Amino acid sequence: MMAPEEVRSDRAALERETANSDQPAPTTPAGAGAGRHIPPASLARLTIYLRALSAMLADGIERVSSEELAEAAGVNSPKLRKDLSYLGSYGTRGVGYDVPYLSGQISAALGLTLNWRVAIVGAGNLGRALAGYPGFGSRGFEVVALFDADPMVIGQEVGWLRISPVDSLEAVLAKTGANMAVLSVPAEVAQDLCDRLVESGITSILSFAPVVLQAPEHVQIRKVDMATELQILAYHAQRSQVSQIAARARLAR
Ligand SMILES: NC(=O)c1ccc[n+]([C@@H]2O[C@H](COP(=O)([O-])OP(=O)(O)OC[C@H]3O[C@@H](n4cnc5c(N)ncnc54)[C@H](O)[C@@H]3O)[C@@H](O)[C@H]2O)c1
Repeated sequence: MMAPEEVRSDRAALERETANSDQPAPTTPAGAGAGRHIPPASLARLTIYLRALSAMLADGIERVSSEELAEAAGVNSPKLRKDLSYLGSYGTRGVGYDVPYLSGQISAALGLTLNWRVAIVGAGNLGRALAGYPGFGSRGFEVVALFDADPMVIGQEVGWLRISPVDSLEAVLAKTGANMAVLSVPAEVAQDLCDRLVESGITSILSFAPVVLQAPEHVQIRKVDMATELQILAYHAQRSQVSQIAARARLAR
């Protein structure tokens, strides 16, 4: 059922906006929302909307109401409408969202229509698992290089990639055109490698190393820490147990 609301905003305005972007050349046209500041929580939800829209596209669904999309993404529709407003998507009553267009709009805002070429430094358990993961390609990330320092590991193949010696980091980054890096190395070598990546012109780094990395302001570093996530889960699980026990105690009184 189509809800009474929105459809995308002016396509021409969005294309004008893209024309001013100084990002790497897009691999598809459009660039809605590119360069706009989007709050982190909305940014995280946009990735969820994109996943839901991709599933709809795969099912041949062309139009969707905000209620339907909100339900598929597990949020309420006012929040979804607010999030999409950061892309300039306000909508027209009674028509719903154009699924391919909205999907392109979100992809453009997230920078996913750009050609991201990822280098992974550290070909241990994590680096190999990431390099072999088939889901990155379909989401706009191509793994183009994998490095390690261990002579026993260098030269081995992971999928179609051959592990390069980290001594050749700068040369291989330049040759492959890598513009994003993942650090999956021990903490004690992470800062040195981070510095080398930055000196090679990499400005987007995802780090798994359990250490705080220093980098110039123009460099974006995202740190993944599963232990922290588990601790947060444990905190919520504990709170929910405590409130269940309290509720049972109240009932027993
Ligand atoms: N954030 C998380 O949730 C999470 C989870 C698991 C592991 N980790 C961290 O991720 C990192 C990798 O974990 P792992 O299990 O893959 O470890 P691993 O020991 O299996 O792999 C590390 C690899 O880095 C290589 N290496 C060491 N020094 C190097 C250098 N100077 N240049 C290039 N490569 C070098 C090693 O030869 C090895 O192959 C560790 O720091 C670990 O603590 C984080």
